Amino acid sequence: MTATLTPTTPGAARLHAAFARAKAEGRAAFIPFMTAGYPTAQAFPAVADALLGQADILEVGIPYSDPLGDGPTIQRASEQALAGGTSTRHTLALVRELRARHDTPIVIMTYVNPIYAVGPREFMRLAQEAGVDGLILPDLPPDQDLEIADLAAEHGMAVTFLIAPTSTPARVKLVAEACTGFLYAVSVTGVTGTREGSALNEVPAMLTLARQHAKVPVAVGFGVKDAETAAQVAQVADGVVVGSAFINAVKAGQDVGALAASIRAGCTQN
Ligand SMILES: O=P(O)(O)OC[C@@H](O)[C@@H](O)c1c[nH]c2ccccc12
Repeated sequence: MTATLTPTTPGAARLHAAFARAKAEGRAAFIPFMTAGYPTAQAFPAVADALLGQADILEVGIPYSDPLGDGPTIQRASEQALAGGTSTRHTLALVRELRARHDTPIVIMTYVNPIYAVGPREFMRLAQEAGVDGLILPDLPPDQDLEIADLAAEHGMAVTFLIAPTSTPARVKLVAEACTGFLYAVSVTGVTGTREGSALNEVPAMLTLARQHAKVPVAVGFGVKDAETAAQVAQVADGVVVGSAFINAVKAGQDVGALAASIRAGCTQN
């Protein structure tokens, strides 16, 4: 993350400011994820409020029926949210409600299909109206569909693409240069979800490469589940993303706010 970074959109500026605030407090930014409409459309706002109470940035996932990058935990959350009627439009309406109560930046994680189902221009208009600051686009290769990224920028939003430990240096360069919000580095090759043991040993080398090209902050996700794993990632990353652990906590009826507070504390940089 460089000091001379010039944000390209209002959303990018708000995201960069959130990373800078966390950094000034000696932390990596804490970025919890929750599937929109989980566990139900009615109960989702209270879960999101609990996360927003601790988050530097909230990532909201649009439930989708064919989520290639998702492990079983998030797949089931998506299915449950879809069965409860949470559509793409409904997700954006839920975010709009959250933004009326919170100033914390919110990014939307979505596969491209739901964007095309609504229509890219209409999707962007609704997202901007809802106060969405950025889009995380896991299945959109930044060199193949410039329309989506251009439309997001036109509507004031930042875009984030993903790299993985298997990404070639040329790929890392391409993706890093295309990201305007932050770069999302996937800690492992595989799907989302908590894992046994530490699968985070490939992260430092990937981040060294990413930082050679990224002008934006670099967040790491996949497999972070508690304060301890967050602490490991926070030593090398600008932001820590945690998803499945919160879905599991909701499912188990645990205190999501307390788990979020403990993981946020784990994001302290030594
Ligand atoms: O669940 P995990 O392992 O904590 O990983 C975060 C992740 O869930 C969230 O960022 C996410 C949910 N669905 C995705 C699809 C692709 C990339 C990222 C995501």
